[in-house]
Amino acid sequence: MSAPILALDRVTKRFGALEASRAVSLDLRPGEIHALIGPNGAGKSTLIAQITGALRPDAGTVSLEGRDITGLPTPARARLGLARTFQISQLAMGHTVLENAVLGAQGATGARLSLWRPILKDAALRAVAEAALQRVGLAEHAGAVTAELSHGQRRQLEVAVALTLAPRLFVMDEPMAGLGLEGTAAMTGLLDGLRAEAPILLVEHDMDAVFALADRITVLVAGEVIATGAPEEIRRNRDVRVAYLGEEGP
Ligand SMILES: Nc1ncnc2c1ncn2[C@@H]1O[C@H](COP(=O)(O)OP(=O)(O)OP(=O)(O)O)[C@@H](O)[C@H]1O
Repeated sequence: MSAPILALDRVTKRFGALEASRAVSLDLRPGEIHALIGPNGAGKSTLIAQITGALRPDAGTVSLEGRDITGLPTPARARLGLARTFQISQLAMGHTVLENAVLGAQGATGARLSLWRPILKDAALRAVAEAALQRVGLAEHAGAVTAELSHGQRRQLEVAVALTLAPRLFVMDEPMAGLGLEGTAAMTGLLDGLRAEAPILLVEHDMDAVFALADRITVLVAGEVIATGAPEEIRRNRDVRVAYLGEEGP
């Protein structure tokens, strides 16, 4: 088995008396999509925040390619290749699609983010940004103002921005949220191909997408991992069916 890109070892986070993460261990291996699912309040966002650096665990470790990053701030993690997409858009709506991608690429260099420098004149950044837009199918919209994009296209642009980091892994927070059938199909196709470039830790409520895409699924309930396995194992797992998917299963 290849060494994991990301590894969580007994990560624990408390909010007062509530244990939002209870000794959670999981890993993300090269080439895989690993979905993290669980009912509302299960602790998915809390766990993502500890992976990306927004929250510090009370106990346990987060490692990236064998390096303990538990104490590293978010920008340092991004520079190590941890790319995340957000549930709520972080895009600059008044700027063009290309400008957003270039800003992402600029962030990856660690340079101070500036909306005022003529960033589009930086040929290297621009090349990275254009390649990312091409990859997600937005090349012909490069000059469009981001606010004019459809919701699905904005989600694709978020993936393009993440791609400009030359990521070692993606952490994706509900990439299908708000997408219609067509948008979901397009995003599913995009993620399916992206796993070859960098593995994806996928938090997603759309179970059809999860079961179509995931190589492995981890089920979180009340802060605790109740099962990890291939989609078929998870579908059959009795604890999962009772606790989360409902007795009937998907
Ligand atoms: N900053 C905080 N302070 C106190 N409690 C919190 C905080 N953040 C989250 N919680 C609690 O921790 C638990 C886990 O919440 P979390 O948002 O991680 O779940 P989730 O699985 O992401 O839910 P959803 O699917 O609804 O986004 C919940 O009971 C929540 O109320």
